[in-house]
Amino acid sequence: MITTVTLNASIDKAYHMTQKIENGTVMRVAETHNSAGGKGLNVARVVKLCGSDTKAAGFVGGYNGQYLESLLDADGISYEFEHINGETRSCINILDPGYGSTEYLEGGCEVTAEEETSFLERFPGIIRNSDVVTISGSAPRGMGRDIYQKMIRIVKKLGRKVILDTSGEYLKRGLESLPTMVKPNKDEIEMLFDIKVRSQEDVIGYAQKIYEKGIPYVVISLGGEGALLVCKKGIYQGKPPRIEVVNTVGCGDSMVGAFAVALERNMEPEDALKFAVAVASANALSSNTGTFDPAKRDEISQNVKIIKL
Ligand SMILES: Nc1ncnc2c1ncn2[C@@H]1O[C@H](COP(=O)(O)OP(=O)(O)OP(=O)(O)O)[C@@H](O)[C@H]1O
Ligand SMILES: O=P(O)(O)OC[C@@]1(O)O[C@H](CO)[C@@H](O)[C@@H]1O
Repeated sequence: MITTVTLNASIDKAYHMTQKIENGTVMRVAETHNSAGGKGLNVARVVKLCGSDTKAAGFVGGYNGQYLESLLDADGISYEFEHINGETRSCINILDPGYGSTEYLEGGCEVTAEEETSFLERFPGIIRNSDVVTISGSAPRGMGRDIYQKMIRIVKKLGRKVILDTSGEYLKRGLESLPTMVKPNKDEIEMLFDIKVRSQEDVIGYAQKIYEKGIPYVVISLGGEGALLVCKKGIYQGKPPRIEVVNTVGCGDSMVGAFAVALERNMEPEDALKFAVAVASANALSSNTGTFDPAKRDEISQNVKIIKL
């Protein structure tokens, strides 16, 4: 069982446009797709599609919160949310033939200290039957910067594996609790170390720095270039084949979902990397976020190159 945590859940609205966006004009949307979003909920859908049991946790509130639960019911994903007074946010992804994808992300509502405490008290019970816990995305307003640090400590105390996928101060503080795996992208590495990454050697160097803190699996996702994995067995690069990208939103979440499944199944690191790159790249072929066609994943998987560096 894999529990995916999304503190800043969202109703994700994908607007499919047939014409290029022209700023300052009226644009009509050709098709809208609403999904239960916020990174961890994309992770949950991917875990389910990979054939593992999953449960979603985090905060939801208001009418959007009720709608989000109904979307998860339709997806067949179970959940155990903390219900809060604030209204769950919406995030918009505009897909047009000119710019590709443009995202508008709301900050999220306020979570009170009482709501945060209540969630933390319930958290050990929520994850008690989980082998792996994923913690993804931003946190809503009002939450302590050390929230992920506290949650990782709880997961590790129970002897479970935990993947952290976040950015900024939440990533910095979260790393101090030594999660089993982290998956920053290039931007997140630059923010974390306050540097500019200029080459693959730079990326490997910073990934090693994180590994040396005591984090067993460090994955750096590199978009169309695939991903790097630093672990006890060595350093690996996973390269996807060139594909006709449709929508890359949720690719990072798909990678986290696939790695959670790989950790649950105790896969060898190089097999895990191949699996995760194939799942994430297959997500880029789907117009909807956090989903993929298993046949396309299998096709891509045959052409993913795993290189030991
Ligand atoms: N253009 C692409 N072509 C092929 N595969 C891609 C492409 N973009 C992303 N992917 C796949 O998705 C994985 C994760 O992508 P990326 O590095 O963009 O994650 P991310 O920045 O965390 O994404 P997000 O935050 O939007 O979810 C890559 O390692 C790769 O396997
Ligand atoms: O504000 P966060 O939590 O960092 O990111 C939110 C978000 O952009 O991430 C997902 C794509 O990765 C979308 O489902 C969602 O809208």
